[in-house]
Amino acid sequence: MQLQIKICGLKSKEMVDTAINAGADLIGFVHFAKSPRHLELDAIGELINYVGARAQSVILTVNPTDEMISQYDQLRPHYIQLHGSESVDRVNEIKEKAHARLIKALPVGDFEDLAAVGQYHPLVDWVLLDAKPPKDATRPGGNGEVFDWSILKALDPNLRFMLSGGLNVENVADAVKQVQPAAIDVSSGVERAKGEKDAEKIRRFISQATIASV
Ligand SMILES: O=C(O)c1ccccc1N[C@@H]1O[C@H](COP(=O)(O)O)[C@@H](O)[C@H]1O
Repeated sequence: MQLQIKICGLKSKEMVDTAINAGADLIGFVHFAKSPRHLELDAIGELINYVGARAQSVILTVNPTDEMISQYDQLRPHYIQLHGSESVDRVNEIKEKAHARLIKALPVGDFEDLAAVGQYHPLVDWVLLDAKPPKDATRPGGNGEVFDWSILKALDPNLRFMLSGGLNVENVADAVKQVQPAAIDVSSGVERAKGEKDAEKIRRFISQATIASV
């Protein structure tokens, strides 16, 4: 199956067009106030409408309340990305409430962390494997941190996942060839400054990933 590419943390129509025209399959909008990529819900709604059916739209959130889930549903994203410490029970509750499909981010730092992959994988549409945030981090993702991809060799090779964590124009081809993920996700690696996307980096990232995947 063709590699799916998600570009996350977009804040403008111009960058949405850049990502979609370059071949992005999923477009992520961050709803987390501590992030330099944070957008208010009205801005996210406008961008989701702008994406339309050209790509799959994603709202990224961290430990959302029930009220937040219903607010997201009203914006009709294709996916909600849970990037906090949501338990298996909480993911099940959200699954019952939300109309959108779910992506669950899981931090990977060592082999023990892979146990969670087996628990969450049957519940959601994608598990997204990300690096653990640094100790002093103010957010659980979007930190440009890479983890040791060789840990993933211990996963069932039939298990489909999305790889993220510090991917960028320089390392994405190696990541795609070595890890062979079904999908990849990037945020800080295609920015010129924190929270400011770079059109040329987005184009080069998608081109490098696509070439490496065939
Ligand atoms: O991007 C953010 O600011 C963010 C905030 C809170 C949770 C997750 C966030 N980003 C996601 O983290 C991964 C890895 O990002 P990076 O490529 O290493 O910068 C990715 O899924 C982002 O969407």
